[in-house]
Amino acid sequence: MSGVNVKSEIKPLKKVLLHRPGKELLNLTPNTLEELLFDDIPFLKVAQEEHDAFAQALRDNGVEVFYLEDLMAEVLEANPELREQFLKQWIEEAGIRTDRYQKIIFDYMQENYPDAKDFVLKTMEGINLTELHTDKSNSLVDLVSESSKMVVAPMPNLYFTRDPFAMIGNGVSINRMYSETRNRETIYGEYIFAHHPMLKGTPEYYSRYNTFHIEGGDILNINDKVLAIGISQRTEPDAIDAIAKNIFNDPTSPIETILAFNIPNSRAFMHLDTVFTQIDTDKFTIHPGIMGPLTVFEITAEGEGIKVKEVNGTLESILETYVGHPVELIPCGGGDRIAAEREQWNDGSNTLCIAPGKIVVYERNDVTNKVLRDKGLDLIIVPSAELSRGRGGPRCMSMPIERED
Ligand SMILES: NC(=O)NCCC[C@H](N)C(=O)O
Repeated sequence: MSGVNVKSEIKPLKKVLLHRPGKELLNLTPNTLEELLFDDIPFLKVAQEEHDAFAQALRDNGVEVFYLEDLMAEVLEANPELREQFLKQWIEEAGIRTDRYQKIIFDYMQENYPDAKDFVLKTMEGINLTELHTDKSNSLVDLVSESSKMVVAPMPNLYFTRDPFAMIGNGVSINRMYSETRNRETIYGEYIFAHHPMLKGTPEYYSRYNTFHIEGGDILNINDKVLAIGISQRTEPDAIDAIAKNIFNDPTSPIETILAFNIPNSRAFMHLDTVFTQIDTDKFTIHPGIMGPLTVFEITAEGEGIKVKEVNGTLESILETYVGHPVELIPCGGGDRIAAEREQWNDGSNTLCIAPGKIVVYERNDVTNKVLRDKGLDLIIVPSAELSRGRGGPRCMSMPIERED
C-alpha cells in the first residue's frame, strides 16, 4: 500500500516534503557556484528564516510538513544496521576512491556523529579537509593538497525537494539527475522509499540507476489520467519513454496520457515548472517566453509499449483538450517583457498551489503577484531575498506527498 497520493497540481495539499537549508550552504564558494548550480551565496541565517516562514505558512493552511532530514534520520534510527551500508555508499558516491580516505572519512563520521539527525545533516553539509586532522607525513596527497578544501562536496540544492524524487499518482520516480552534484541527493530517496514506514511500498516508476536523466521540476500531475513532463535541459526524451512504459504497465495507475512539452534548453528555463505551473482549475501561470517555440507530444499505451504523436494547436487549446474545459494562461510579468524576464528568473511562474486558486508565491515578484491577485487568486506571500539565489521558487522547494482526491 502506497503512502503517496498526488493526482493533481491543485487539489488541497495534505502532506509535503521539505528540507530546511542547512550548513551545506556555508560550503558554497565563488569558484564552486557553477558546478553546484547556484548563482550567488545565500546568507544562511536569513535563508533559514525565510524557509521557516514558508513551512509555517503551509502549516497555517492545514498542510502537514515533513523534513527529508527527519525521515532519513528515522530510517537510520529504526534500522541501525543500515548506517554502515549508507555511509559506505555515500562515501563512494562522493567520489572518494582511495582506501585510506574512505577509512578516514568512515571513522570520522562514525566517531563524531553518533546522533542520526546530526549524521544525516553532516552528510548533506560535506566535509572540509581541515576537519579530518590527517597525519600529513605519510601521504603525498595530503602534503600537496590545500589545507582548506572540501573533501566531500556539499549538497546545497537539497532544499529544492521537488527535483530528486517526484510523486506521480500513487507512485514515485527516483530520478537520475542531470548534474553530478544533484545525483548525490537521490541517495536519500533510495533509503526513505525502501525503509520509511510512510513511504515503503510506493511503486517506483524510475530508478536513480537508469541511464537517462529526468528531474521532478519537469513532472506535473495534471489530473488522475494526464501527466505532463518537460523535455528540458534536465529531462531527456529517452527517460520519458522509459517512465511512460513503467507507468502504463502498472495496473494500479489510472494515467492514460503523458504530454511531453519540449521547452528550450537553457538555465533560465531549466524545468517545466520554472515556466509553467497550474494555479486553479482553469488557470496556469506561464512565462511568455515559451509561448512561441513550444512543441507538445502525446504519449499513450500501445500493447506493452507506447505510441507517440505530435499534438498541434495553441497551448491553450492543447490544455483545454486534456484538462476537459477552457483554461486561461496568465503571463508572468503581466505582459511587460522586462518584468517577465526578471520575475521568471526569480521564479515568478513557479508557484505552489495548495488548493484551487490558493497559491504560495515569492514576495519579490510584485508585478506578477499583482496580476495574479487581480485575477482573483488567493496569494500566500513568503519572503524570498536569500532563498531565490538558488534559482528555485515555492514549487521547487516542496514535494507533495499527499493531496486530496
Ligand atoms: N524545479 C526547479 O526548478 N528547481 C530549481 C532547482 C534549482 C537548482 N539550483 C538547480 O539548478 O537544480
